[in-house]
Amino acid sequence: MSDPANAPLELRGVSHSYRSGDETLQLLNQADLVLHPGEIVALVAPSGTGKSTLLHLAGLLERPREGQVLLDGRDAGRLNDGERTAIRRDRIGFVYQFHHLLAEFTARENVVLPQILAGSTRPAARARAEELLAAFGLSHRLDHLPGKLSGGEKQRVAIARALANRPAVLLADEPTGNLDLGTSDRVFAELLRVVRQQGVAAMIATHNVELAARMDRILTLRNGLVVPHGEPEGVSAVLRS
Ligand SMILES: Nc1ncnc2c1ncn2[C@@H]1O[C@H](COP(=O)(O)OP(=O)(O)OP(=O)(O)O)[C@@H](O)[C@H]1O
Repeated sequence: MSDPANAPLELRGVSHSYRSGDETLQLLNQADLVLHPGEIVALVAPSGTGKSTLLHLAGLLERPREGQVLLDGRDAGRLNDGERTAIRRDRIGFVYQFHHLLAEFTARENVVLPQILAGSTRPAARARAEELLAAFGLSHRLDHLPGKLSGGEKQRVAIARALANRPAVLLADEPTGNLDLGTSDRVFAELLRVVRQQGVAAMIATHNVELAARMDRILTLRNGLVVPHGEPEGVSAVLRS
């Protein structure tokens, strides 16, 4: 598992901080991370420690102050804004706590649109959308507008949309955090099943330790580093020396 050569996502020595009044909030400090093909990793850490920030850096929504973010082995820091946008569109799928579906488009059209933007033909995009929505048990909801869907259904469509362009990496930030416990549990189980079926590598931030335990690995943030959850304090520093 240590060969990063074919990693869909890798962070090397990434540091990132924010200014907060007179203070500097150092969220990441020389952090490393390798996401292997097809693996699903949970990111579990206390509120405010930088999970969303890490996902934003991995998803090329922000540039790190220091270090490298590699997608499919390509150093994103060397890419111009147009190339970064293309990678975000074609190689990265995002799921947020809120679904962010386009209200005036049907479930199917919401999954078709990103594919058209990435250069797919309409028939191919429709077929892919229908396949993904079927995987989430939504074949009977294809022509529904988001306003006519339940919360769990909307979030399933959002996950299908994130997978539409066959991304190298799925990044999800509390993807079921807005749902009641039972719905969250079911949507999460479906997310894991479809992501595994599609062979997509995923990093999923969650506060829910039970959900995290269903993933391949659990990572946390400690002292600015990304470390295995449960690793004793200090071991990460030893490993790095
Ligand atoms: N653009 C920004 N400018 C300044 N501070 C920021 C910015 N983005 C995030 N922060 C701060 O960085 C810290 C980490 O934020 P982040 O959202 O990454 O944490 P998190 O672990 O995802 O938290 P939560 O679990 O509550 O979502 C917070 O204190 C936040 O206020």
